[in-house]
Amino acid sequence: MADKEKTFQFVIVGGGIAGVTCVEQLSSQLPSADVALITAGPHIKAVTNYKQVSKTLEEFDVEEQPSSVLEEKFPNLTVIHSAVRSLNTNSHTVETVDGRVFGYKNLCICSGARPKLLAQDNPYVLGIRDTDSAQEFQKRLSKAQRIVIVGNGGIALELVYEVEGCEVIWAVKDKAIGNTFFDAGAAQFLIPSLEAEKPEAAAPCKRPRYTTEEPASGAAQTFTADRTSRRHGSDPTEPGSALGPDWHEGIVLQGVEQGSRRVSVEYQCEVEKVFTSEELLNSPQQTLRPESVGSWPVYIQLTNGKTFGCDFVVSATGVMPNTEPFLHGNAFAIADDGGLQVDDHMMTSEPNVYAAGDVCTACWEHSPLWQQMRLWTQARQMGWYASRCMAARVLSEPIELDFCFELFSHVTKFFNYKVVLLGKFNGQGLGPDHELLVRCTKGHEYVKVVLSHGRMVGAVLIGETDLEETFENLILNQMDLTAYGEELLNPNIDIEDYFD
Ligand SMILES: Cc1cc2nc3c(=O)[nH]c(=O)nc-3n(C[C@H](O)[C@H](O)[C@H](O)COP(=O)(O)OP(=O)(O)OC[C@H]3O[C@@H](n4cnc5c(N)ncnc54)[C@H](O)[C@@H]3O)c2cc1C
Ligand SMILES: NC(=O)c1ccc[n+]([C@@H]2O[C@H](COP(=O)([O-])OP(=O)(O)OC[C@H]3O[C@@H](n4cnc5c(N)ncnc54)[C@H](O)[C@@H]3O)[C@@H](O)[C@H]2O)c1
Repeated sequence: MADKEKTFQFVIVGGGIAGVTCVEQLSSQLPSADVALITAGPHIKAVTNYKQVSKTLEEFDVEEQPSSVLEEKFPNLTVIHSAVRSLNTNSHTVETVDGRVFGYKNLCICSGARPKLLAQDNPYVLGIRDTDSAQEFQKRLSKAQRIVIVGNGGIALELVYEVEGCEVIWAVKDKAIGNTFFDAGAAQFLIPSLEAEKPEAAAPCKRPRYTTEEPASGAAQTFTADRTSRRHGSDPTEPGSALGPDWHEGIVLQGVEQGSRRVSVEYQCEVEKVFTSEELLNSPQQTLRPESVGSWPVYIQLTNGKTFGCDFVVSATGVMPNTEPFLHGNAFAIADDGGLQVDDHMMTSEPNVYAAGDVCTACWEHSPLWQQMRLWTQARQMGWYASRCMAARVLSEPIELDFCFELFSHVTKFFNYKVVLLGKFNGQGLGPDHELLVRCTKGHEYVKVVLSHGRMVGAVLIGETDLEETFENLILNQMDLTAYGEELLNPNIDIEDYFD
């Protein structure tokens, strides 16, 4: 191993949201500290237009910027563009893939996660994580007539709504769409808008005509719409633009056909196997007629017995924390989901080593209203809090778990609806001991409140409900709402005034 080039007081690994937020906060709090950011990516991801919407709700954009922007802002910062290949927690050193060795007094690992692919190294199975993979997807899609999307979470929800000009077969292992974020009621509210019109301003196009066949229970549902013009106002993205919460709005996700789009959902099924046409022909399980094999480059067999040929498969099946480079020779405690375990000071089990963002798993005793989800918002909050913890330790100051981990909150957009998720929005961990109140106006709003012992512990708000701050307060102050019963969601009562 080469000699140590330099020892920094703080080394942060990873130039994503968590790492950059950690660097910014640390360099602001300790401007004379010697800080290094080592990142594999050519750019860094910075939070811009940050807005604290309420006590816990925040909104911001994510911009991919050259690291020089950070170095100009923080003269104490050194950015090293390389990937960490190994970590030695005994000698407090990291080695990069180009053989350089750096020492650290305090290390924060913010190396993110990568797609958990259904089939590794299969050229026909794509994951989407960063700018390159999003552009690869866009390129492959532009020649595609049919794709299969596997998974029922954030990426799948975004893709089935955004992809046009290509038949989409959406395989989900659940009874309803969007299980990571929604229950069956919310899914039923969203399903008809699978062909919703794009906002006029962004996409002047004829109103979509769609037909839906009422499905027999468990049968595939098919939604067809004719679009007579392509979306305008969506300039092709600058190479390298970050995957922000609106990553797909920056690029045209258009298949080989013009204007038409067809999404069919295969419920309660998983992938049995992915075949090329040669493998399929020689497979004893193949159920397709021989003459129909060969017209597609890849075939996907589902556990419901159906086999579909397609141009490629998108594996939108979650992420795996990027821990590998740091494990060899060290004794990190790893959580069941593969993340580096961190305590309530974002410390891992290795001394002086912290972690934040998708790479870590929050193993402190969670507030009853919070759960970890690998999201920009939590990556930013963890990066910020980890830097505060590192500075507090250096300054020998006490520090408490930050308020942002008191209540889970997430603002996003699915199917062109604003979506706000609060607390135990799907009754996570509550078992049967909770009550649901729902208010739904088709095509307009879906409001679901989760009550436990008369107190609000979670909410799903779809549409412009303007209820998020009121519900956030009701959840945080744990007011007994038993007396209000279903009146709580009475649309004729202006609940904001009532509880203000
Ligand atoms: C398609 C897509 C859409 C998403 N949309 C949303 C959304 O709408 N809202 C939301 O809240 N969340 C969304 N997310 C989740 C969000 O992207 C992540 O939660 C967030 O980016 C995690 O930030 P991070 O800093 O932990 O990791 P990342 O942003 O992945 O950053 C990790 C950094 O570490 C670097 N790195 C990795 N390994 C090494 C190494 N060995 N050495 C040095 N550097 C290394 C990488 O180059 C990268 O710069 C989306 C994710 C995807 C994939
Ligand atoms: N708007 C948003 O908030 C948003 C949008 C996109 C992505 N994200 C985040 O980015 C990350 C990656 O998104 P994602 O959609 O890949 O993950 P996800 O965790 O949101 O969804 C993964 C989905 O795949 C399913 N799944 C897992 N293994 C499977 C298998 N073998 N077969 C079939 N289904 C399987 C899961 O049940 C889940 O429905 C997540 O942390 C997600 O929260 C957030």
